[in-house]
Amino acid sequence: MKTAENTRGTCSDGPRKRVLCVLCGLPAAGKSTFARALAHRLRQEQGWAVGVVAYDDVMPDAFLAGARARPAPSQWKLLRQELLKYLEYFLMAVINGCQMSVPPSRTEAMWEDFITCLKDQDLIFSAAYEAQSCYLLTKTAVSRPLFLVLDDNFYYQSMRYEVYQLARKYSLGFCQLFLDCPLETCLQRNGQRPRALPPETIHLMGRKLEKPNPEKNAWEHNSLTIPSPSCASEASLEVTDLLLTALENPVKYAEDDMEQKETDRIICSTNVLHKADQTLRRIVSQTMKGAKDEQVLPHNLKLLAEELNKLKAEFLEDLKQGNKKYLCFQQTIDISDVISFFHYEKDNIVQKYFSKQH
Ligand SMILES: Nc1ncnc2c1ncn2[C@@H]1O[C@H](COP(=O)(O)OP(=O)(O)OP(=O)(O)O)[C@@H](O)[C@H]1O
Repeated sequence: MKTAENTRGTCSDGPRKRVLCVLCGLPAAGKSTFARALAHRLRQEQGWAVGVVAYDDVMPDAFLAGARARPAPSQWKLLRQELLKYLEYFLMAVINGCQMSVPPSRTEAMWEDFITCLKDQDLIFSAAYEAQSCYLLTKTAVSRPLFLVLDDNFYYQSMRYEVYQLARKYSLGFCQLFLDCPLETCLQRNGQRPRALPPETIHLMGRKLEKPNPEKNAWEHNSLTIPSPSCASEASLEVTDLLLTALENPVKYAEDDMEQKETDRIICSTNVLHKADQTLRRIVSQTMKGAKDEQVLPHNLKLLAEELNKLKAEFLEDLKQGNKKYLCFQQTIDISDVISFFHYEKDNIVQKYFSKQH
């Protein structure tokens, strides 16, 4: 039988318990507000070490200066993967019980923000060692169950899958909390924020959002939908249950061997470039057909076709060059990601021509 001490996870023997938790939902759904309240509650009630990594806080400020300054989705993907790498450095330090090393290649501003984020939550501190500064883990980080919350929109399943892969690589617990907030409420809350996003961004994300689907994806089985704007505390028992389940059931690599082998097989047997070429070609022709149906003016149709073909050529060239932005942790190309990015950028172009029309 578990003792209270064990349940709280503060025992000194036995494997350390660590969980990666993905928070997803539309902009202004209340994720950051929820994450702060959850972290406070878990520290107080469970005595866990909690680190909330809010992507908006950690991504370089320059990118957040305004919607126009935001990088393209493909750049976001690179930055998100870089941030996961930082997280991996932290996790390796926790797992090996050593100091946290500094990634040799990094985006300095993002790394600094990441370090500040961990320091502010009492997970690491700076120390001088042989005249060199280094980052050491705090007692809290090494002696308690560690619960890391990743706070971003995570609107594509593939974005969340990268976090799952990290959990699997280090046999960590994994769970997802989806803040299900009506679009209208998000738009309203967003409008009241000092740095409001353009409403179209929220509309677009609302259309793109791939909710966690545990029935379809076995790896998403540890997910909970929290209807918002209901008060976070209403869901607190269910949330704690989910987290405890994740804590007690780390993702096992062996369990997923079949899935992994199948994924590897598909990747090996598919000529990625050929497949991408066919798929992007189809998307462009469907988009052009849609534009004709919408009676976009012939001159604009021509420009739209040019832009879409240029975009397609750029994507294919990137793939041909083996551009690292399409490589996930296991250094494989995720074709569905390529297509998702293409859709995203294509939609931005299409919107421009459709709005010219009206
Ligand atoms: N349950 C709630 N009821 C009413 N207002 C809320 C609630 N939760 C958050 N808000 C308000 O909504 C706004 C957005 O909240 P928050 O920053 O937590 O959203 P978010 O999902 O993290 O947004 P983003 O993804 O853009 O960072 C804030 O002004 C916040 O005060």
